[in-house]
Amino acid sequence: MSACFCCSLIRSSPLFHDDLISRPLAKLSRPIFSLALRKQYSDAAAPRFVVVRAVQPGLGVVEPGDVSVGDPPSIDVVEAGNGEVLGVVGGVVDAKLEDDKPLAPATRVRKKKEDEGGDDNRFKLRNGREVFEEKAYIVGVEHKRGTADSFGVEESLKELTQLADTAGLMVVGSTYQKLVSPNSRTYIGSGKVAEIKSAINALGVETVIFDDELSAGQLRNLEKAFGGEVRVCDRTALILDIFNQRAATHEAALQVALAQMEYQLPRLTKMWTHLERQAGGQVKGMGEKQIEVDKRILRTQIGVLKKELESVRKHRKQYRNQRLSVPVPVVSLVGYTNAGKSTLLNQLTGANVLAEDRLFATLDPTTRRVQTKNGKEFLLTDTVGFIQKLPTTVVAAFRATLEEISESSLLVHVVDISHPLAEQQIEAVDKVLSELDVAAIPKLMVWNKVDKVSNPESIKLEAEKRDDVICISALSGEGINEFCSAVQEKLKDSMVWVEALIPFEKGELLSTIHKVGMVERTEYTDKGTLIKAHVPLRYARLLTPMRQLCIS
Ligand SMILES: Nc1nc2c(ncn2[C@@H]2O[C@H](COP(=O)(O)OP(=O)(O)OP(=O)(O)O)[C@@H](O)[C@H]2O)c(=O)[nH]1
Ligand SMILES: [Mg+2]
Repeated sequence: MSACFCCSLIRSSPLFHDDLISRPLAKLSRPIFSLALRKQYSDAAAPRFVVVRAVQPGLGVVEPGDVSVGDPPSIDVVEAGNGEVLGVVGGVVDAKLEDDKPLAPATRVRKKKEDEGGDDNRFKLRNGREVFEEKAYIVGVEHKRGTADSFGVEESLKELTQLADTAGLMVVGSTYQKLVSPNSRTYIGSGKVAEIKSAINALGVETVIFDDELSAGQLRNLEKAFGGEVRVCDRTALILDIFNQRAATHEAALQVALAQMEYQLPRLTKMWTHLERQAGGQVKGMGEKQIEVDKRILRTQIGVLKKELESVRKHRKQYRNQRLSVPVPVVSLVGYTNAGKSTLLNQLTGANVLAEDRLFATLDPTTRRVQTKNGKEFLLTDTVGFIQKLPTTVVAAFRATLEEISESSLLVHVVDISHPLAEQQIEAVDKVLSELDVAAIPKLMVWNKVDKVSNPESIKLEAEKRDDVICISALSGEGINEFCSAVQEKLKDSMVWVEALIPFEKGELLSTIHKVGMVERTEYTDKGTLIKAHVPLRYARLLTPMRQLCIS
């Protein structure tokens, strides 16, 4: 029997506890993520047994010495139903492989609920999977001082509700508090903690979600203050969980795993103090040592993930270079999540990219060729949407994907103009763009969903007054031709004016220039074809010797 290591991402709670085995298994199949090392003992012919070592708050690696740093674990993402986690024993999570055919956790939970006389019908179909809709309560803080958040606390909580809904949670209540500065122990004040505790009991809340990032200590203290029965998580964990649920490709899964691990690293503190308690305080410092071991393991995993991402990135670069050798300009769609980027790509290219009224429908970039009515072509790339308070770990993890943007000839900023917070969303997008190296790339703004606004005429008038704004409805196709012309005009701005004499034997170059550039004039002479055109910089360089020829 051989043993192989792979570290895996198991979808479950970030707040696993040693007593998890006594808690509903729904926690294991439910959204909020956890990280785990998976050790697989396998026979070449028939893999038999998987041991999952979770690395997360409240649960640690029992035999960290098992992890060989010299022989790094391979990265694998475990989908629900495949090697599903079944329980936790002394910090080790056991999972069985298919030959044992365990019940899927959701089914088990349902059975358990039915056995208990199941109180309500909270199983919902999400992304093709049946999930148990947990009851969530959301909490925000309005900062009295400091940087004025362009999103008010109520709007931000509305968005958090949408995020929770996307993650498969049912929001049953919310509250917020005005604070000069957050409480270092519990983020909110003790009165508010007591108020939320009563709401938890009254509404049967299972998860409390905070709208701002919480420290490990705050998460732990709040959980304790709420009676130890509810999970507490923050906006970042929720966003990462949505990404985890939606990651469809290997690269997206790697990026999400990396972001999750980087989120976990500073939150590992004191997760081992239960060992000291179990040992009656005789083995002082035991927890501290384990934290160090866990941190080392997590750092090793982060290193492995980064390497793997690097190689995926190289692949992508090669592919991009191939694409660049096809002389068509690249236009990238950027914008707030749910603005209509994928709908626009679908409208222009007939692509069948998932577009839906949920946050973060798109995680992976998709590129398609657009053919305009005047015979011109450009490539259109759909990208992951942005959101306010986007954690830097997420931006960093998605940098590779977003780099695609920095190599485009034009950025199209898609705005949902029917959204009451359109202006704030524009600001949030500009903020993320400023973190990416794209200042030099020309931009075009698109006000989408004009079919949805109550005052379309005044919106269109306003757009006309502004430079670089086009009104469209990606859904109905209104304004699409104007959009294509505006893209052409903008692409022209990013090109270089040349006058060159192209010899007859370079006929191929001439036809390429007709395709990628904007030719204003052609004249046939006995030495070749004289062209006056806007061409991409790359072609301007290629044409340099011929330009000299023309001048002479
Ligand atoms: N009424 C109307 N709805 C639109 C329009 N464009 C998009 N939508 C709807 O808005 C929702 C979000 O559209 P998507 O295309 O998925 O948005 P996205 O920007 O790709 O979102 P993410 O991938 O989450 O970043 C969908 O329900 C679309 O049908 C439009 O012009 N008019
Ligand atoms: Mg999309």
